[in-house]
Parts: sequence; structure tokens; C-alpha cells
Amino acid sequence: MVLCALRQQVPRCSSHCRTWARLLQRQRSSCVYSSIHGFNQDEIKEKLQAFHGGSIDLLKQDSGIAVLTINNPSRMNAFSGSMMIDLEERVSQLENWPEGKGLIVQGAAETFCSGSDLNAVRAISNQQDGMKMCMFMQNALTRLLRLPLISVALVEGRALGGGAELTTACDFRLMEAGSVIQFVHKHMGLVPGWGGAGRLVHLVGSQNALKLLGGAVKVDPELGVNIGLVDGVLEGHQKTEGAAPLLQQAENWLSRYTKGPAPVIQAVKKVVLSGRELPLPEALRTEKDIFGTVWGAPANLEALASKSKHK
Ligand SMILES: CCCC(=O)SCCNC(=O)CCNC(=O)[C@H](O)C(C)(C)COP(=O)(O)OP(=O)(O)OC[C@H]1O[C@@H](n2cnc3c(N)ncnc32)[C@H](O)[C@@H]1OP(=O)(O)O
Repeated sequence: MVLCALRQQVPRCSSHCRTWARLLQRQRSSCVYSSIHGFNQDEIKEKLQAFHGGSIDLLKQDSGIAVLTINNPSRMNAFSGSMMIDLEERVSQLENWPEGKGLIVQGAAETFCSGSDLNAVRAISNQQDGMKMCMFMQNALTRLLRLPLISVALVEGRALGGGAELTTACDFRLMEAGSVIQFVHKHMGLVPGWGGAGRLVHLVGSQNALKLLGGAVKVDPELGVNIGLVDGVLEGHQKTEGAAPLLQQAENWLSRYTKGPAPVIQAVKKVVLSGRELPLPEALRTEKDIFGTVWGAPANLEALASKSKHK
């Protein structure tokens, strides 16, 4: 059905259909774990469902910017099991949003996320269940990062443990003045398991990653910017008179990257993603395929007809 929808969007020739089918195939295979790794998604979902509370809310806006809210205020937006399932479902919805251009991930009630719900963690503290939860969340967060949308984590208050890992599954991170990102795993006798360590090394280098994880360092906006973890600092709207609401500030910040037609913005994200993740020869072939989806497409033809100078 999804493939049919894509065919309707790109009716120009069958080679484009083949390209889209191939890209779609790649998107489907964007999970890290499948049955060949002994991963059974239905089995872990059943287990996670028993730990309910909170929700992950998705608002798709006409502007092409969606807002994903981690919503469990009574536990500082910690991830219950049912929220992990919610997250995976919201990511599926975003994977199939042709009009989408950007995504803001935020926490409810003025804080970002305090990681996994410690009540659930205690209940599944055995080795086997821990591994299954780890694989489930790595799959979900890998798919989040690989969405064809330009994503930003809006950090207000605290992003702790798995919450800190979640910020690294976005393309950008914005911090409110006074907020903190902290990989507290060491204090819990853990290391990141939701893919946060691997992504952190890519973002800040292995030296800085070792310092942040080894010292469970509290990263404030200044340190975050200095080491390249954080892309912008927002004015605390409650402390700074006249400052716009944080979500508004984040939308303004993101809009410079999401201005333009959705197929072009999605193609931008896809070429960067392939360059980030694939060996160069494969990244080049993927870039060619993606280029083929925008070359001669409406936005390209319109630009050729109307513009000749970029001032
Ligand atoms: C691979 C994933 C690894 C992980 O994510 S492990 C989990 C890492 N996260 C943590 O250890 C955070 C533990 N929580 C804290 O340190 C503090 O609660 C925190 C977030 C600094 C907030 O401190 P305060 O502002 O003093 O507020 P508080 O402690 O009274 O918390 C308010 C209510 O929220 C609850 N809460 C906060 N974080 C939670 C969590 N992760 N799981 C379950 N419940 C959590 C906390 O128990 C309290 O509930 P209650 O009001 O006592 O019923």
C-alpha cells in the first residue's frame, strides 16, 4: 500500500518507481536487529505492554514540522514499557509522511526525559529481557534518526540516562539555558544501551564521549556547544522576559533548514544520512538514486524556469 502511494507521488517513469522501491526497501531494512539476530519484536512488545503509563504524542502540523512529545510528567517523562511501544508506532507514522520536513522531539511539563522508568527496569532486570528491551529501543531510535526529516531534540530541564541517549537520535540538539544533558548510566551500574554511546562518539569524538560517559558529566548548554553536542541555546522563556515559548523558538531555529518543498528537504536529509552511515562507494550510489528523485521533478523545473541567480 505504501509503495502504491509512493508510485502515485512519482508517476513520471518506471525507473523512478524502481528507485523509490529500492529506497523504501532500504528504509525497511533500517532496523539494526531482526529475526536473524534472535529478535522477536512481538514477544518483547507483549512484555513491555505490561509496564504502562504515560504516552508518546505526535502532532503533525500543516507546516511539515511534527512535534513528538515524551509525556509522563509524574515520572519526569521516564519511558514506561508502553511508551517504548508508542515511540516505535509514532516513528512508523513519521516514516510514512510524504509532506513531512522536520521533527521536534520535546518533553512534557518543562523537562525532557529521565530515561527508562526505573520501575520497569527493576521488573525486567534479568539478562534476557534487558537484551530484548535494548534491541527494541535501538531499532526504534535508529529508525528515528534515519527518518527523512530534519530532527531536533528540544532539551528543557533534564535529559538523563536514556533521555540523554534519545537526544543523540536527533540530527540536532537545542538546549534551554539552565538545562542539563547527563549520561548517568555509570551511576546506575550501566552503560548506554539504546545506541547512545555509538552515536555520541560520532557526534563529539571518542575522547569527549569517554569523558561524558566515564565521568557522568552534567553537560550544560555552554559545554554542550563547546564539544559540538549542542547546536543552539534557547532563552529560558520563564526567566527571560519577552522570550518566545521554547517550542516557538525551536520551530524558528529549524525553519531555516526546512524551508522549501518536502521532497527536496527529505532528499537533503537522505543524502546526508547515506554519507554519514554508508561506506563511500555505496553512499555515492545512494546519492545518485536520491538525486534521480529530484532531478527534473516539479521543484527543480520550477526553479529552472524562474531563478538564475542566488543572491
Ligand atoms: C538504557 C537506559 C538507562 C536508563 O535510562 S536508567 C534510568 C536513568 N535515570 C535515572 O536514574 C533518573 C532517576 N531520577 C532522578 O535522578 C530524579 O528523579 C530526577 C530526574 C533528577 C528529578 O529529581 P527531582 O526534581 O528531585 O524529582 P523527584 O526525584 O521527586 O522525581 C519526581 C517523580 O518522578 C519519579 N522519577 C523520576 N525519574 C524516574 C525514572 N527514571 N523512573 C521512574 N520514576 C522516576 C520519581 O520517583 C518521583 O516520583 P514520586 O513523586 O516519588 O512518586
